[in-house]
This record gives sequence, structure tokens and C-alpha cells, in this order.
Amino acid sequence: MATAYSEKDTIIHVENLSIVYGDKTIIKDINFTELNVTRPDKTVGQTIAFVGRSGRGKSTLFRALTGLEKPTTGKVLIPDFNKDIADNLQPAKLVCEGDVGFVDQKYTLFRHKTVYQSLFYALRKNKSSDEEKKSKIMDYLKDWGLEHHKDKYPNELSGGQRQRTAILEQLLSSGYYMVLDEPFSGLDVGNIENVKESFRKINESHDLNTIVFSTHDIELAVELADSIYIIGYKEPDNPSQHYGTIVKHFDLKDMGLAWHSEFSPSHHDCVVDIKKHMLKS
Ligand SMILES: Nc1ncnc2c1ncn2[C@@H]1O[C@H](COP(=O)(O)OP(=O)(O)OP(=O)(O)O)[C@@H](O)[C@H]1O
Repeated sequence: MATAYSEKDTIIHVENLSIVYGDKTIIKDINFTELNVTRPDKTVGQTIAFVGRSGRGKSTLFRALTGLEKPTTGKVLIPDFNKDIADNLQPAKLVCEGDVGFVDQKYTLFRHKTVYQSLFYALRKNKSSDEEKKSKIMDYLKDWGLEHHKDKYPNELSGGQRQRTAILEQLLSSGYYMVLDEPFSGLDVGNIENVKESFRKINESHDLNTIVFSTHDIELAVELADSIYIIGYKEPDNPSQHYGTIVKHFDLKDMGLAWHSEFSPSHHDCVVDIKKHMLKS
């Protein structure tokens, strides 16, 4: 598809996206663009959160963002790194299944592969030698606290270890950005800290450094994200208009709330504001 971004740093561009099942419109009129922004500490990579009440279409949107679901209308574009930048325009292409990392709520892993075997398989399209792959995997396993579990099968791993393996598998096999559907749901405080640490590692990884995630925990969204979209109904009182769309966008960079280690009163006010918008959508 011959298309290009005018903005070289565009990482994802969604235009006029809708998904319809039968006669039911699930999501409609979804439009947004995210750019790769370098932080003051030189980290590149965004953390983008989608929040919204249950059933508003976040998971459906995520399947479209990862190419698992073909849009009924509109498109999801990602940069086409196989083509050279010309006239300052970055070539773009439609997202396809496998381009983007996707970790669902089930942390699906191969039942009959150990952690190491799964990661080795994730690198099957990588052109490096087996020795190079092995060394890369061992570096990641160490970095992610999994080196002592490398020969275990999924049923021998804890939930947190399974989740980290699923994230690593996606980090190694795909590019662009990583989509995580409710990565914090059902976790205890310790595991929430582990996932936050995983986010930091993804942001700092060279392979794939932008995170798109959904959550029902608005405090966590405000703490971690630099861009938050609310998916909701524009007219909740009108059942014929019950499809999910972006009802509000909070750019925490513009608001001066991104990349702060302290959760300030302004962050708290933002949480209250987001909840208010969610409740009426
Ligand atoms: N395959 C499908 N066929 C028909 N309707 C579907 C299908 N998948 C999802 N839906 C409907 O689409 C709507 C949005 O579902 P989705 O799972 O995307 O919402 P969500 O915002 O992720 O919800 P939650 O926060 O509860 O996970 C729901 O009404 C759901 O019943």
C-alpha cells in the first residue's frame, strides 16, 4: 500500500477505524496518532493507556491494533522500515498479524515448550546464528529474572513468570510496539510492581519500546502512561449509539504529568477527571 507519514516519528496512526460484527457496531470513528518522543532522560518509546468501562470495545480495538482483526472500515498504519525515507516522508504500511507484540490476559504459551525453547522459537525469523540467538536469549532471561526457570514448562511457572515469558516471546518475535490487554488484572501488589518493572524494561529495550495497554486501574494508568485515551459511548442514553469510540484524550506530556516519579495532587486530579469522563460514557 503506497502511503507515507508526513511526521517521521509516527509510530502508529489509526484512521476512521470501525469494527462491526453482524449488525452490531462494536467500535467506530476511532482516530489517533502517536509519535515517538525522546524523554529528557533520553529514553525513547511511549506508554499509551486505553481505559473505559467494561464492554466498550478496548479488547476489540487491541485486536485491530495488532492486525488480528481486520477493520470493517478505516486502517491501522505502522512505519514501513523496509522502505527508505524519501522527501522526509516515512513510508507506512497496514499493520499485519505478527508485526506487533500482543500479550493477552491469558499469557498463552506453548504447553510443550520450555521457557528457553519458546524464546528460541520466537527468534525463528531472525537471521543471526544459533550461538548469537542463544546469547541474546540468555541476556534477556537474566535481565528479566528468568534464568533459573529457563528449562521449565508453562505448568511449572508462576503467573508472573508466565507473563514475563509471554512478554519476552513477543519482544523477540515482533517489532514496532507491544500491546498488553489488562496486564495488571488480578495481580497482587508484588506482581503489579513486577509488571511496572517490565514496562520500564520494554521502554528501554532496543527491539521494541512502545507500550499500549488497557487497564481498569485509573491510578496506574496515570502513573505509568504519557498518553491516555478513554473508550466509551458518546451517547450512553441512546442504545442505537452504543459503540465504543474515543470520548477523551489526555496527553500527560502536554499536561506536565508524564515521566514523574512522584504521584502529585495534579496526578490525583487527573484520575478524578478521567473517572468522571468514564462514568458518563
Ligand atoms: N466476536 C464477537 N461477536 C459479537 N460481539 C462481540 C464479539 N467480541 C466482542 N463482542 C462485543 O463487543 C463489545 C466490546 O467487547 P470488548 O471485549 O472489546 O470490550 P472491553 O472494553 O475490552 O471490555 P472489558 O473491559 O470488560 O474487557 C461487547 O459488547 C462484546 O459483547
